[in-house]
Amino acid sequence: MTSVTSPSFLLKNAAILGGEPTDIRIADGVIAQIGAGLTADGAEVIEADGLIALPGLVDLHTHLREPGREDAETVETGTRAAALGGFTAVHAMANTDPVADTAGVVEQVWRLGREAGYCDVFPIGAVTVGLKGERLAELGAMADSAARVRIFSDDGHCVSDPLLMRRALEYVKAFDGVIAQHAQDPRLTEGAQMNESELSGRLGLAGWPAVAEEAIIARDCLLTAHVGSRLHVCHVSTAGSVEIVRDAKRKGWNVTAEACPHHLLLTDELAATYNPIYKVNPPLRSAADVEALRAGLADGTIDIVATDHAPHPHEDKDCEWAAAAFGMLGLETALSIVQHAMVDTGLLDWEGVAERLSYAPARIGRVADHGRPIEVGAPANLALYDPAATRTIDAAESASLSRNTPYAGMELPGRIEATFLRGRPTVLDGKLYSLDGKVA
Ligand SMILES: NC(=O)N[C@@H](CC(=O)O)C(=O)O
Ligand SMILES: [Zn+2]
Ligand SMILES: [Zn+2]
Repeated sequence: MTSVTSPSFLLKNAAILGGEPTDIRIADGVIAQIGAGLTADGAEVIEADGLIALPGLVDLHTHLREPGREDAETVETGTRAAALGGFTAVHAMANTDPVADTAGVVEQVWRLGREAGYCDVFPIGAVTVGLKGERLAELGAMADSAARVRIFSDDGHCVSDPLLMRRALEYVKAFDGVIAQHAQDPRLTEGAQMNESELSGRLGLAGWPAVAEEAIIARDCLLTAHVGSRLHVCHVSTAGSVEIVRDAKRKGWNVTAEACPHHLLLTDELAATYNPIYKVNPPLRSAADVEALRAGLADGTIDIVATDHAPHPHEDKDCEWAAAAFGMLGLETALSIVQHAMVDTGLLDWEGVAERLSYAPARIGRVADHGRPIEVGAPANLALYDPAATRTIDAAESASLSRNTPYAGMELPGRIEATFLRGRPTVLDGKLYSLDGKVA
């Protein structure tokens, strides 16, 4: 029997970023050798014919729910889902209970990630105390903590006060931080349930206008340019938002943006089912918005894909639409959705996928040891992916504690065969392995 704790692996015939098949030797946590016909005594050989080697994926937007809602997800269960999705690092959002607005809480989350060992967890710090939007949290103390926080966000809430937003943008410059904004004007979205359209009128659900997102993004781009800071826009969902970000980049402003897998595939028509599995913040938009997001992701206006993995227990989802929580799972299906929406449509190649799901998110989060090209000497954080596989999504099979995937029953392309974190497999043959090298 082979042991997955063995220190070295030889991946035979892996196609790095979809290129010509080659061999990759992993030893001592790093990529030791790349080339055709490699041999290595004592290494565990992994046949990788037909598999694409990608740098370990990095998620900039994950909700792990711990501390506080361990019935929905824990750091351990969420990072299991991440590893199965090909991720080697996730950034954990601050909207926990207690909120991650102190050095103590972010260090706790960071440590829980280390102990679980499935992927690196980089906590995001709250911008304001308790996400209340009233006064700034201890951003400097979180940045200086063991968790080395660089991304700050009140996600779930918008930092809507322009003066607070300005101060936050100014403050994080001292440690090269970034403010990740959940762009939602609260007054324009009071009681909002779905995209504002002719359909929302017909369904009798309160509408969520595109301008509620776009007005905040435009304001924040202007603010970040004014103070010379760094802005990241969470879950861009409208064509107008893509246009605003495109314009800001043209002007040379330091603005980055993310799109979520669900906004690249699903549309607001699904609200007609009244099934809250499709209820998400920001809401699913029109087919024209989906098309604009895909085009923006393809041309680099949208820098990255982030999952916004948002687990909710069934009692918060299995209820009438208006009462249900916003959010859907994303970690285990993200790469498949990106393949389906972007690669199989010819909009992105695998190098483009690596940029948007690994290199760029690591750059934005200032994470040094992730998001690096697969080359000799780099930390062995990588994933092996079978793009020719197909699988029918079964919510019950998810490693997440929650079941709220909108893709249940759908046949999706692709499957993660293996994930390596610093040379140690967290996933092998599609199965999860824990720190002790045993099937988890
Ligand atoms: N995306 C969602 O619909 N929900 C997120 C919050 C958020 O990302 O704004 C959550 O925490 O559940
Ligand atoms: Zn959000
Ligand atoms: Zn979120």
